[in-house]
Amino acid sequence: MSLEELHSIFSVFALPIFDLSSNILRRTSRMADWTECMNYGIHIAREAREVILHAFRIKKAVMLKSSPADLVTETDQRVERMLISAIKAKYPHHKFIGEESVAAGEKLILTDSPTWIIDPIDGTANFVHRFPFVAISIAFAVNKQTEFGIVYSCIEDKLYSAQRGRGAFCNDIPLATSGQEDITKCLLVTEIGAERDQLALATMTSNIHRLLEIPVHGIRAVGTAAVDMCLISTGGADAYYHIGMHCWDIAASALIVSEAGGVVIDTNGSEFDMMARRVIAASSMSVARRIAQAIQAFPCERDDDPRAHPQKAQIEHSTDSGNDVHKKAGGHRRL
Ligand SMILES: O=P(O)(O)OC(CO)CO
Ligand SMILES: [Mg+2]
Ligand SMILES: [Mg+2]
Repeated sequence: MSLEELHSIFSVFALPIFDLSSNILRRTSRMADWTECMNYGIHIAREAREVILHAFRIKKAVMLKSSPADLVTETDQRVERMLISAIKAKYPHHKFIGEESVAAGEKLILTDSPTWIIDPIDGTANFVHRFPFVAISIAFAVNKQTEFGIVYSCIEDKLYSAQRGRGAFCNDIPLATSGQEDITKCLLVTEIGAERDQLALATMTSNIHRLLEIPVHGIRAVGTAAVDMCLISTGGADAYYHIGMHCWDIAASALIVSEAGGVVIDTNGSEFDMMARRVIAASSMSVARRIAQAIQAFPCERDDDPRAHPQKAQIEHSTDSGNDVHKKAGGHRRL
């Protein structure tokens, strides 16, 4: 067979085959599969839970951040370091937004790069008091879109997870929201956040008043936004709302709620934006919109506003069964 004949056969058959495979390659890179990363995230969350369970039972050194109710412990910091160093060792090019790294002065910037958004202990006040709801929250975003979310409710040993487009699970059991459409039949969840200024307190209490007046069946607060929102994904509650949480509190559970068939919107009724610090997660759009109509927001800086998160002088404060010892040490104040 001459070279020319070979060439004509190649151009008829080989080129379409090459085109087909390059199309598949292009499509695969558009729909990158982050399952391996998610499984690794679950693996390290299980290891971090052991650290939290051990520390849960013993005396803790507690420090203050933005307010007398915004607590942090050495375990929060240790667990965040542990998670980030484990991820860096496996995925050296990935980026991070971690609650305690930001508190320590790191910039909060969400780029298009693969980014792990970490709350090492969601529910630190619960952790300090041994109120048994504390969670590890890990979201993973690419092109600013959350690809998977992991919320590990450590004491209950409930591991919630969701991957975009693939459903939500708790300990491998598929989740579904209640689907409730009638606000008067809803059990709501919210949080009493760490804000203690007059405007935030007045808005928060008047929002509770307005919702109870509708009336709704009840309003609960578990002490961890991540678990609160996961309760919507199980159908155990019908809607969650809050103003003032950060991206690390809600990014993972927002995907878990959506993947369980719920809706997640801004408290002003617009599209959810994990940096805006306003969220309604609900069993149905009609319930979400009714809550948006009833509540008011107080102004709070976006998470990605460069003026947000100024490094706070932390206060060391050591607690042991209510006997608090204040001392200043190296720029920290301990409880
Ligand atoms: O304990 P953390 O991480 O500060 O989070 C709180 C936010 O107030 C509960 O979700
Ligand atoms: Mg938190
Ligand atoms: Mg936290």
